[in-house]
Amino acid sequence: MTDEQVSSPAEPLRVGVLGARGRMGAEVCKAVDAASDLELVATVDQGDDLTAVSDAGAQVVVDFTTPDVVMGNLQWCVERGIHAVVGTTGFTEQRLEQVRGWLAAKPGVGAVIAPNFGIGAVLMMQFAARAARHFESVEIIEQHHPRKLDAPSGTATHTARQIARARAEAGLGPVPDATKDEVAGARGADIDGVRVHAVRATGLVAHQEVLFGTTGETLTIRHDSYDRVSFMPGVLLAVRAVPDRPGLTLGLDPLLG
Ligand SMILES: NC(=O)C1=CN([C@@H]2O[C@H](COP(=O)(O)OP(=O)(O)OC[C@H]3O[C@@H](n4cnc5c(N)ncnc54)[C@H](OP(=O)(O)O)[C@@H]3O)[C@@H](O)[C@H]2O)C=CC1
Ligand SMILES: O=C(O)C1=N[C@H](C(=O)O)C[C@H](O)C1
Repeated sequence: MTDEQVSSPAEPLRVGVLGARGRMGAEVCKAVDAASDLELVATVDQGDDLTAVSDAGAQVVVDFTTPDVVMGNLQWCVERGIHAVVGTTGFTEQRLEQVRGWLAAKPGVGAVIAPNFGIGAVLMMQFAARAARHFESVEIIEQHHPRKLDAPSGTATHTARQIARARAEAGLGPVPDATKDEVAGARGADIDGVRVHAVRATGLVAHQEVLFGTTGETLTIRHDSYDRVSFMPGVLLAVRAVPDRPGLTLGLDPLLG
């Protein structure tokens, strides 16, 4: 075998992390550092300059910041041709349309935006969407640590929308409910006709139950993240995939096969 025939290992993919000192960002930094095919080249948090990312030649950025700043970060990355993997919550349909616009102006650039990178959580959402057509009643109970800034969670909002879509496709009417709210909020938030209840308690990380009911039976689909390490396989999957996925990928489902 000549020297030319000896295949050299591919260069590691250069990754920058935004929100690097946060709960998720710090875990992502550890996971990227530990992966031999990835190189952590930039870590940016509140008060740091984003140009650290471009100066370091990052090819992919992972964003776990806050709903207030994520849109600015994402636009900055896309305009510079840097692929993005985004776990930060707060993506309304209007925001997603804006992102699609930025990506359309930069063909070849990809963004994966996922409300939940936990493989079990993705399956929980898929199972819930599948069950939805068979049950007249449904409610979502999400439970998180008390330092979470938003409610309901991005996962719960996404699950509710998927369930509402499945119900509409199946021709189901509104969820039956004769209750009068004696105290505002007692019946939770209404997302596309699905009630969502948000619980916050010390000791929790990220948990969700979807409770379905029909005559004589209920079905509960539950997922628990006990540790933020649970999100890392999904994050790394998206980091590796995004350079080959121009445009917007919503959720982890298309990457799981
Ligand atoms: N998709 C998924 O699988 C998951 C999504 N999430 C979501 O990820 C987001 C982050 O969660 P979590 O890590 O718990 O939150 P944290 O508050 O622990 O982390 C957010 C970090 O972003 C920093 N930050 C704020 N502004 C900027 C900025 N302009 N540039 C760079 N960094 C900035 C914060 O700094 P400072 O504290 O100084 O403000 C903080 O260090 C939330 O929206 C959460 O819902 C969480 C878990 C899983
Ligand atoms: O803030 C969190 O912790 C989480 N946020 C995401 C959400 O809002 O759905 C994902 C997971 O639930 C953890």
